[in-house]
Amino acid sequence: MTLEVDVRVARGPFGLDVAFRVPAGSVLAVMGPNGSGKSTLLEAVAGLVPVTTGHVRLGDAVLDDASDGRHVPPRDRRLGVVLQDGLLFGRLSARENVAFGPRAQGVRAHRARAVADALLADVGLAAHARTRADQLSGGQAQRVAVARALAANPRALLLDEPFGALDAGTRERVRDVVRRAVGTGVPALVVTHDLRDALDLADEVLVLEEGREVQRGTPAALAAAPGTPYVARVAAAIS
Ligand SMILES: Nc1ncnc2c1ncn2[C@@H]1O[C@H](COP(=O)(O)OP(=O)(O)OP(=O)(O)O)[C@@H](O)[C@H]1O
Repeated sequence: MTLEVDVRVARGPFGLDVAFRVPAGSVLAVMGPNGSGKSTLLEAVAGLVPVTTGHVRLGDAVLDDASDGRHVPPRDRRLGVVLQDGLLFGRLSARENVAFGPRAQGVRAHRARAVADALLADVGLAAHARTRADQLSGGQAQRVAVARALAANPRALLLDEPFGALDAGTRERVRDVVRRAVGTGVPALVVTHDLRDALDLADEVLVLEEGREVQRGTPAALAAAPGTPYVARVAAAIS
């Protein structure tokens, strides 16, 4: 299903104003300098920040429509979400964190555990299934958060810097896991500061500055012809 976003969002003096579509099975990378509105965009699509005008649609489902006040609560959106402050349940094990979504959907315990273990193995954390989340390193916790986002058959993925704390090899592995999930027909929005992530994973990149689109195109097109000094810097960082 296609994710369709056309929203204005106000956060104090900051305003976000964007419109785009992410087709089923494709990845839109969201890039931009600090404070440009990337997290605000994901939080709006997740239903955590109110949309002032506009709409968010996922396939046939209207998640937000400011014109008639429709708003699906975050927990009913069936999205796989990794947010910046998307903390794990510290007292639960890695496995329990990942199994939480499927369990909440009524999946039986042994099946949810099997799904969690498979995802933890995919992200290289099979040996940490029983480790309490508050005893994981930052990079391990980030991988558990990605596994958790993928566990409950999400209808779309919203990932805010999901690879930020990962070393190069692990980054590639986790990107593979995300790519496989997207390949099942799920649209994904992925915030990253690294054009390498976009080149590897994204079909398109949306660059935000001060809440507005300043450039959009394939990762290769951006790298070849940066439209702003910010894009030129991220392109230079990978050459
Ligand atoms: N909870 C909040 N309340 C009020 N304003 C906020 C809140 N969160 C963010 N903002 C403001 O919204 C603007 C956009 O912030 P946002 O976090 O979306 O940017 P970002 O592009 O994700 O930045 P970064 O790369 O630093 O994560 C900023 O001006 C910020 O100060």
